[in-house]
Amino acid sequence: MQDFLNALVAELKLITQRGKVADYIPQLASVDPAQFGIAVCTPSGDSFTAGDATTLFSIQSISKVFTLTMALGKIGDGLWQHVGREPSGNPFNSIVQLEHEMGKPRNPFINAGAIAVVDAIMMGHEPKECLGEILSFVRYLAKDDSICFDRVVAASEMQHRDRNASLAHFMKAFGRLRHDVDKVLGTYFHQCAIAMNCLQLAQSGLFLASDGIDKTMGQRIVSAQRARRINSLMMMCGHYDGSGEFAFRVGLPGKSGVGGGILAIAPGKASIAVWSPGLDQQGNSLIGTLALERLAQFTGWSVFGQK
Ligand SMILES: NC(=O)CC[C@H](N)C(=O)O
Repeated sequence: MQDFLNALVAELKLITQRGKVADYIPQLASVDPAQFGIAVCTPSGDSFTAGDATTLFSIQSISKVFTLTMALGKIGDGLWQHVGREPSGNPFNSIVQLEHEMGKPRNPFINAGAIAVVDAIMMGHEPKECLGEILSFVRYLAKDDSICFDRVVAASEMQHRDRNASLAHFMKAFGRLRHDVDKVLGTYFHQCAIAMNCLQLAQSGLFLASDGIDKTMGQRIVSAQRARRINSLMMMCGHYDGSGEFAFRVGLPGKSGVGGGILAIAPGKASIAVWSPGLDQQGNSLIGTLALERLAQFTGWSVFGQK
């Protein structure tokens, strides 16, 4: 595995078409697109890294996997009254379906859905308390207390919040949000602004790779059924309107973020994180997807069949 990852990093370095770095806030626009990192962690405790695997980046929408897990823990299947579980086939920040579907977001991974999930886990608490809980959960999963929010990224998202604010107000108009819109958005932007590296991220996904148990900690995080369901949502919805393409090419549950990271789960085999900041047209990491495609070919880990 280590030899494969080293060769992969060398190969990917040569590619000049690296996609377009997210530019809706200056903090993301200034990240160097030449970077690439990968970490592969196995349930038995092995971890392999290559490239810029210990460089911090903004996990953005990958955080939606962690808040979904928390929300299911808090309110169980009641969550599905607030958010659906169908792929949207639309961009991550699209508003169109909300009007026809009574303000109920298609799934927890598009922006509207993640905003509804945050509203569901706030349960009357202030953003600060809710954010403390989110950060503790991520630190626990990653086994790393150094993980923090990038406050500059969060503040900048708040400043440029028009699009997400539209989604939130629209849902509120349908009676879908219980809390103050700016408080929900402030919480959502901070969760997206968690800074992590590939190794920390791959560690955090281990429970999804072994039926809800993080074997390296000897802890059950969620039931086997819940882990399976979270993986299915990642497969169907984790890459927005690029989810079909990701399933076709990689064949693993995955969740992307506009910071260029992707968390992918090979059930029973490994939790994998890749990061390269250049994005494709759907806002998913271009080189990161290619790396996962190569890894899936090399290992035969696609859930749809080997080799
Ligand atoms: N796709 C993403 O990573 C989007 C997250 C970003 N914070 C937003 O709300 O627009």
